[in-house]
Amino acid sequence: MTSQFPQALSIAGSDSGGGAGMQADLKTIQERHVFATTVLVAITAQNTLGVQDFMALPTKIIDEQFASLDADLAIKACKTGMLADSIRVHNVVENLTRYDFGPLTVDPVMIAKGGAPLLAEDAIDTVKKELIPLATIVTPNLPEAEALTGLTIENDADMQRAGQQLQAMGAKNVMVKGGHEADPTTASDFVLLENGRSFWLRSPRFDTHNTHGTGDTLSACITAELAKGSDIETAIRTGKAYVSATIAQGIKVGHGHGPLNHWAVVSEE
Ligand SMILES: Nc1ncnc2c1ncn2[C@@H]1O[C@H](COP(=O)(O)OP(=O)(O)OP(=O)(O)O)[C@@H](O)[C@H]1O
Ligand SMILES: Cc1ncc(COP(=O)(O)O)c(N)n1
Repeated sequence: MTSQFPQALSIAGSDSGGGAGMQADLKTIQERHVFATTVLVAITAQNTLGVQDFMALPTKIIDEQFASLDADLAIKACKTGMLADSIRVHNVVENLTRYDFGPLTVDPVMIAKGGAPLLAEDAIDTVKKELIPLATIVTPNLPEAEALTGLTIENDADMQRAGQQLQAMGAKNVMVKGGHEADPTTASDFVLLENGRSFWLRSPRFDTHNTHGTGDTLSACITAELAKGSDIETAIRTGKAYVSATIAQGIKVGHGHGPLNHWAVVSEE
């Protein structure tokens, strides 16, 4: 039998504005030449100006989406994004335990760029206790890393400390993203690998408001590369190079925090 084309799964919320969430995941996975599949957990009414409303889906249809994929597809890597509340986090964990969809990237989405909550506060504990222990890699931004660890993150040493705590919670690999840092020239992310190695990934900080969906794009790229069989360090480095290119080669869409350019060409390829 011929081997199956690489397939990856996004378990996330829909952004009607097309810039973040499941839409960013689909565009990214497609651009990385991997077949994208989805389990939709919530729907947002959203644009580049903010989140106007959202609705979480019943767990029955979430279960059914997982079962449909398992019955037919050969998913080699998956990621989580917006999971809405504790009931859905627990439900997704149950499904991820039931089925083997390969390495798991956990993007612990909590608050949208405009400030709207995408995860109920009481779900943070469920993410810590149930989801993070399943993660091949967890990719929090600074506010998410603070919420998960209880630390106040003000400098590089704090980011490293947060990475170590997240690994102690059970995530094999950790990438603490510095997109929200105050540094005007550099966007620095701290990576801590399962084998104990750690390093910083740095890129120029681009002066733009069009950064809607950066975290989704990074984590979806890592997931796509893992689905192709890349090792974790290569997947992370490719993710950083891709998200940097999508910011640097920006496009103008909408009137607020605009989306990224998912067609961007990654120079080192
Ligand atoms: N202005 C920028 N210029 C260059 N890189 C950036 C910029 N903003 C964010 N990044 C990079 O984008 C990636 C995502 O980081 P960020 O901290 O923005 O994630 P996030 O807040 O989860 O994103 P989002 O919630 O918008 O999806 C990181 O690699 C970060 O360094
Ligand atoms: C459905 C969904 N998932 C994730 C995000 C995070 O992206 P951002 O922080 O850029 O708003 C979002 N806004 N909407």
